[in-house]
Amino acid sequence: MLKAKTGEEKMDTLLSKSQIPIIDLAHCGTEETPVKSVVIRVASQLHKALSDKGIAFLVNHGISEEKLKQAWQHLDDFCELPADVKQHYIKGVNECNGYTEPGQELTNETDPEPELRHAFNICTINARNLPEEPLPGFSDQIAGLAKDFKALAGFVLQSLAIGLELPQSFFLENHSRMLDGDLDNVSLLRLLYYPPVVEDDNKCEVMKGQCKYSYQRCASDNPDFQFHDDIRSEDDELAAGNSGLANGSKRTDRDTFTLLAQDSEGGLEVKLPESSKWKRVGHLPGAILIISGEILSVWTDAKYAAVSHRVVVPEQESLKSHGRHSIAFFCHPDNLTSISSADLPNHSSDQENDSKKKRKKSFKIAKDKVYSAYQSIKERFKEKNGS
Ligand SMILES: O=C(O)CCC(=O)C(=O)O
Ligand SMILES: [Fe+2]
Repeated sequence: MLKAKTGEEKMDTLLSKSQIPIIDLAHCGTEETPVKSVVIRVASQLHKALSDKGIAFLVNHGISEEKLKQAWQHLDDFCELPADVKQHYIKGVNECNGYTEPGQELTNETDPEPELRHAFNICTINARNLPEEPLPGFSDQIAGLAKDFKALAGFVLQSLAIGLELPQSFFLENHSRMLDGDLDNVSLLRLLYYPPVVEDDNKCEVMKGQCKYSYQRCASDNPDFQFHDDIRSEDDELAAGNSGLANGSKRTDRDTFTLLAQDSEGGLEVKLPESSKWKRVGHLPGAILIISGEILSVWTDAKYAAVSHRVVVPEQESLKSHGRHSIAFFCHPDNLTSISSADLPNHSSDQENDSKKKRKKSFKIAKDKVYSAYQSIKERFKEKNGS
């Protein structure tokens, strides 16, 4: 029987308004031998999606929901281990692999606030620090999933190259060391768990009295926002006295792109290119969201803009009271790759040139950030290798 809509189900999202491209990867073959006609179609759909929106949902991508759910179950089991066991897997400050507990990470450098979420990073497949002994099966399943994401990223990289009229292997060759370890490439798979929102301030273990919103899971200090439409602009947030929060929590990823799976509608918002409004993405079960990152923006001379995104505490009670899981694969080029838009053929249409101009400002910011990030990776590499 059809169920009547409740107030909670009425939320408008990019997905419900058909404002987010959905790209079907069925029958695409394997990363090594992709089916040519499928790659060509995907390439043109990706090119359009990333030029217009910077994001798209990928469906029939070959990573089953079952596998994603198993990984989230493993993460839940890990989070429930006694603190002294978890301690062995804590990620050190300069390390890439390992676990960070709620409060250990900060949202960003300019206006840092603690991330109230559990995160487990895998940057090296077969990393010694995967918890096999306390959790039999964890290591094999998560390593398998990391390989699946790497293969999917490999397929996307080939499609991106074709969409930009580059040789098919152009990006793939520059991402040849994904998951070989952060000395060579800082790509990583991150399992994430955002615990349910706690209403009572005293129960907020990490930041008593200071929990605000976005990436934070305590409700009591939430700004009093109602989701009247699917949008809140930065101006709305300033008017509500939330400027620090809005700016502090927004972020673009410093990678080529991010592949993101979520287990539920849980507050993921994006700012689409040339928009100052946050929009709720919506949840398409089993789909993987691709989010264009800063490196791709620099590489494509801002043809593909890096997309700001954040996770806010959902306003619906039913969503707040559930934890949220996600899995992010951050796809980075090999550390020594130099990123230059001169690699791309230069024949943008007038329309593309217009929208490129509009993005120039955010592009400049991205470029500064990317180059400094790259510099630091290179310096660290040099230090460790004595060259
Ligand atoms: O959990 C999510 O949905 C987003 C995570 C994310 O964007 C990040 O860690 O950079
Ligand atoms: Fe991100």
